Amino acid sequence: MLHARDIVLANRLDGVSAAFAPGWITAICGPNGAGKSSLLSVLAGLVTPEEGSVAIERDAIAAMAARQRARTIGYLPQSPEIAWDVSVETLVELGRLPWRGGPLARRHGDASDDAAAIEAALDAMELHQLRERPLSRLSGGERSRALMARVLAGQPEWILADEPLANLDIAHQLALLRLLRREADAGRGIILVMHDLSLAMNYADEVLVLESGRRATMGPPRDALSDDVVRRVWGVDARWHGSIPDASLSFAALKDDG
Ligand SMILES: Nc1ncnc2c1ncn2[C@@H]1O[C@H](COP(=O)(O)OP(=O)(O)OP(=O)(O)O)[C@@H](O)[C@H]1O
Repeated sequence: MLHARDIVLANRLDGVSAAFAPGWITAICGPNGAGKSSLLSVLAGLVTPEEGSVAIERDAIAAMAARQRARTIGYLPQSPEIAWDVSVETLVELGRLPWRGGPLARRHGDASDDAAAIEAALDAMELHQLRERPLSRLSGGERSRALMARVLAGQPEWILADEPLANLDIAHQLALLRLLRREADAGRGIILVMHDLSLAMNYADEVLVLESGRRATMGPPRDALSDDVVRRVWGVDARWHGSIPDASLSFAALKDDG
């Protein structure tokens, strides 16, 4: 389990506690400014909270060496900055950096492991045709897929992604969610910041709802995104119409009647 305990971050998070399970997809939802990105960066160990702690099982992430943390947690920020205009393939290769060198490299990260992980990530994000293309010549969605491929190439135990679906067309959104489901089934913990409540309802195992820096609720999607919660937290009058058998997505799952 990944435990966040009583996280306080000035004006951003106000005593948030939550436990995230490996093998599950957990969605973090909430209005703009609720603290979703802030919480994700604290969970990833990139921002140190003023109070509270984050631990994976008994290991405090603040005490982990940078390399160990990078092997354990793959983090996709909301608006990643890319310093160099490298090719897609080079970007994805950078995802293997935590496995190069260091005492565990022989056991976990020889060259053939690197190559296999890179090919699998390019494959998963359908990037083979674009592998030599510089990032500056990609569309927004292609760039997002390349950045996700970098995370996948690192084969982390936990994937923490901030709005990974935002730039993707619906087919690629569903493909990524199916892929993340397979990663979860393989035992990885998946934590996604998501705005699309229909997708969270359809694909998450658990939903954490944040409101003004606090935990509003956490639980199975039908409870955490109940009509009452959506009305109270988002101020939207919405109805869940249930999932449609054999459909990848129930389009009108959450309908605003306002
Ligand atoms: N680096 C920062 N320093 C101080 N305050 C920040 C910083 N980043 C964000 N904030 C503020 O903290 C609050 C939470 O921001 P955060 O980005 O975590 O929200 P969010 O739920 O991810 O929002 P969104 O849905 O708009 O992406 C907001 O009021 C925001 O203005």
